[in-house]
Amino acid sequence: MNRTDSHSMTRSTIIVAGGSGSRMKSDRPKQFLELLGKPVLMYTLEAFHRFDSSMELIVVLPAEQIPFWEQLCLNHHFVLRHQVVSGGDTRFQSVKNGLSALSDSDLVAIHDGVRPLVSQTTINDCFAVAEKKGAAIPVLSVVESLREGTMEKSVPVDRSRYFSVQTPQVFHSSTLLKAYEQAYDPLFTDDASVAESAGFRVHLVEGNRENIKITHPVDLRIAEFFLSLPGRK
Ligand SMILES: Nc1ccn([C@@H]2O[C@H](COP(=O)(O)OP(=O)(O)OP(=O)(O)O)[C@@H](O)[C@H]2O)c(=O)n1
Ligand SMILES: C[C@](O)(CO)[C@H](O)COP(=O)(O)O
Repeated sequence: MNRTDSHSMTRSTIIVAGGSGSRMKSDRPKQFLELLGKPVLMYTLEAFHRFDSSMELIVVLPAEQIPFWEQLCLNHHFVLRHQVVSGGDTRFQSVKNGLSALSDSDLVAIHDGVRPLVSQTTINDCFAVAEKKGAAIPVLSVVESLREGTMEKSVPVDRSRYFSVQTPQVFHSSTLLKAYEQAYDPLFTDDASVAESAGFRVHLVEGNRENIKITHPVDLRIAEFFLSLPGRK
């Protein structure tokens, strides 16, 4: 599906894959692990290329892993055009490094390299709402009961007041560039929190449930299940 028809603004996507994947406990960072024989990060790049084949793609990687990624691309005959940038010690710094390579496009999406199952609808909706309103992020309602506190002492909370947050998070580029001029704060867990701290409003759109962030070993099996469904790979 190529959804390039109804937009007027130019678009870029920064895929952050500069993390070490400590919770996965694998030999290589999780973005390079294979799902049905192909590295996670390649699925993620393909999802954005499928959405808009003319869009600029910037991939942020741990500096020491860049030669490994280049070799993976050769081994897998992966020729999809993208620019590679070195990451930083935090996701915040990796996004900042990605933004420094941005061309003068109007809209920029930031997406986790370890969310290969993002749907075309989610990408489209985030770009469309950001184009109209300035910033958009995908969220889901919480399906489990929630408690607040510690293992020793906790209280139930009203889950209808909460959303879980996904990527891509899409912004007018000028907004996000301005927001990322701020000093790092450990409370910045995503790009929306950075933008809001700089005074910008962020709009919510419905995400897709399969758009999991591959974090623990079981997530690889879940992702392979979805990728093995007819029409997915
Ligand atoms: N310094 C960092 C840290 C994270 N990320 C990226 O941000 C996304 C979400 O982060 P997370 O899932 O926490 O990845 P890791 O930091 O690699 O994992 P962990 O927290 O288990 O170490 C991932 O695509 C990850 O590669 C990044 O680009 N640069
Ligand atoms: C950006 C993110 O994926 C939105 O849910 C999330 O905040 C990343 O968190 P992490 O601390 O890097 O796991």
